[in-house]
Amino acid sequence: MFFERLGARIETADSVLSVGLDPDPDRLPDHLADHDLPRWAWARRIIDATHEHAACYKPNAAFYEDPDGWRALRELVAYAHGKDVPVLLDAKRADIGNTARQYARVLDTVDAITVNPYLGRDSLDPFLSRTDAGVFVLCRTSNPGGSDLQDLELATDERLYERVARLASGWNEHDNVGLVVGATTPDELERVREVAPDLPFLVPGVGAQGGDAEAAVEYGLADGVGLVNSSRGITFAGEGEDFAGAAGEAAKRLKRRLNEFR
Ligand SMILES: O=c1ccn([C@@H]2O[C@H](COP(=O)(O)O)[C@@H](O)[C@H]2O)c(=O)[nH]1
Repeated sequence: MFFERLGARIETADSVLSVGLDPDPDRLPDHLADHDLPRWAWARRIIDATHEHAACYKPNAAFYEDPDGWRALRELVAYAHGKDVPVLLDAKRADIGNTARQYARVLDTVDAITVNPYLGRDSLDPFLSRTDAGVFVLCRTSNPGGSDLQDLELATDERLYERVARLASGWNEHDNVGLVVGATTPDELERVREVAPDLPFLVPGVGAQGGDAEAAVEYGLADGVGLVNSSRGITFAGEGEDFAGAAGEAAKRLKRRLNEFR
């Protein structure tokens, strides 16, 4: 069960920090350019520097969807697993049956995934039926336009994101469902916790997006289990040769800050 393994990792690392591994090509240190797989060289050094503070690593699929990228992803997953840290692929997937089944095969490689509820329950079945994997359903996202659709009021007097939280709670037959709720809108974060008291959240938006770290911890955890993510704020905390050292320090700082609220 993913959430049992995550709970054990949170205890071992004394951390709810998810370290986002988003190797933006415009920001990778120049000296890695000669490497056969620069993204893997980068991720390996970031993992070396941050693993003792990480409850989880969260690569975003956007940065790996090309042949070298998938090679880099496989390497980094194996390396993270070697350090006993699970990997959550932020892929925001979902589709009609046969396509969703194919997408879900990535769960043979990673431990958990983010999915998009917009196509409805059947589009998520191939993910939800993976009892060993974590499935984080987008609920109230951290971006400025998150309100455009997700805050719409339904005829039932609830917001769309509240309906998603309610539905996702009903999809949790295998105790493998979580919700993605941004730290940039603490009121909505609190509201989602009221609607879905038992689901662990992945809370992105702390760090570069300026989200609320205290609210992320207060509302993000269910029975102590949940993840607060920072990507650029950790991995690009420094530049040049010592980028990894700076990332390690940033991860340690954020872990300690989050622990003040646990
Ligand atoms: O609502 C959401 C859902 C996903 N994300 C992802 O998290 C990281 C955030 O990166 P930062 O550098 O810490 O801002 C990134 O991969 C997003 O795609 C999110 O930000 N908000």
